[in-house]
Amino acid sequence: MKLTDKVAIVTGAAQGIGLACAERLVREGARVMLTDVRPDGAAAASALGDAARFVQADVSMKADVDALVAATLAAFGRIDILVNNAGVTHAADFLDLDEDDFDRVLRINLKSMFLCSQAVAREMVKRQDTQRGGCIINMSSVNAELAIPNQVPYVVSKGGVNQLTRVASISLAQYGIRVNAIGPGTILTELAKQAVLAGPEARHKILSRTPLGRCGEPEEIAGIAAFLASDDASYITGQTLYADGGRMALNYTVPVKD
Ligand SMILES: NC(=O)C1=CN([C@@H]2O[C@H](COP(=O)(O)OP(=O)(O)OC[C@H]3O[C@@H](n4cnc5c(N)ncnc54)[C@H](OP(=O)(O)O)[C@@H]3O)[C@@H](O)[C@H]2O)C=CC1
Ligand SMILES: C[C@H](O)[C@@H]1OC(=O)[C@H](O)[C@@H]1O
Repeated sequence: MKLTDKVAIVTGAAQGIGLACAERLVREGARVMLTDVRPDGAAAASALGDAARFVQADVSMKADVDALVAATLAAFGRIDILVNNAGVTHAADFLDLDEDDFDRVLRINLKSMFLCSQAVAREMVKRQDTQRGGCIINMSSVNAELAIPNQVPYVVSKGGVNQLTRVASISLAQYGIRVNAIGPGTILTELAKQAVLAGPEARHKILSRTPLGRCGEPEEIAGIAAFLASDDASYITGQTLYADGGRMALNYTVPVKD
């Protein structure tokens, strides 16, 4: 129970990695505000009991972010942890990609993390008690460094997430706010199933570049978020921690056990 008395916001928490993060933070003793553009996050929050609440929000819109922060302070009185997890992808060839689709993915995957980080950090800085400070965790990806031809805005957004993590960590260190990112490989969620696990060939292609020979589970990413949010990570800031089955360390293919 390393997060007793802490309060967290987790975005994109109705399913997938975000829901796993919310569940794990509650298990570690935190109270958690789950938020998602989908209303069905409310059921996820009620399943977690009194330690969890839900607010529907589009975190790419400042007004929604301001309302989310206000609702969290009203419900729990403080914010110690922010997990910027909400994200989408859009598949299109470079020459066919529509400007609006490019803008939408960047708005959701990158601008939302700036908006949420700024709004939450402002509240963290206001607190003058000994508990001052906090922790921001951004959900990046191996695709911050590994480009996929038909995932242009997704890849660009994740490269930006790594730099946002670095610049925010430098800007906020003086207030005791740590900012880190997690870079998952392919994790078994709806987003990955739609984007890269659509068929046996796609799965084979991913696994041929994954030394551990399997995709990851949302709970494996949630464990890293719980670590980065805890005092066990008190001297870590500005880092992107890849959890990818060895993919970023690999520069050749590996035999796939079918
Ligand atoms: N799964 C994977 O293999 C990997 C995922 N990641 C990253 O992890 C994060 C979570 O991914 P994953 O759990 O797989 O995705 P999911 O699609 O399973 O969950 C993401 C959630 O965020 C919601 N969401 C989308 N846009 C917004 C918004 N504007 N405001 C609030 N919520 C929103 C989604 O709603 P809706 O479904 O309606 O869009 C969805 O409920 C993303 O940032 C992704 O880029 C990184 C590496 C690998
Ligand atoms: C959309 C991607 O392909 C998906 O999300 C990631 O970041 C991983 O690379 C998954 O494969």
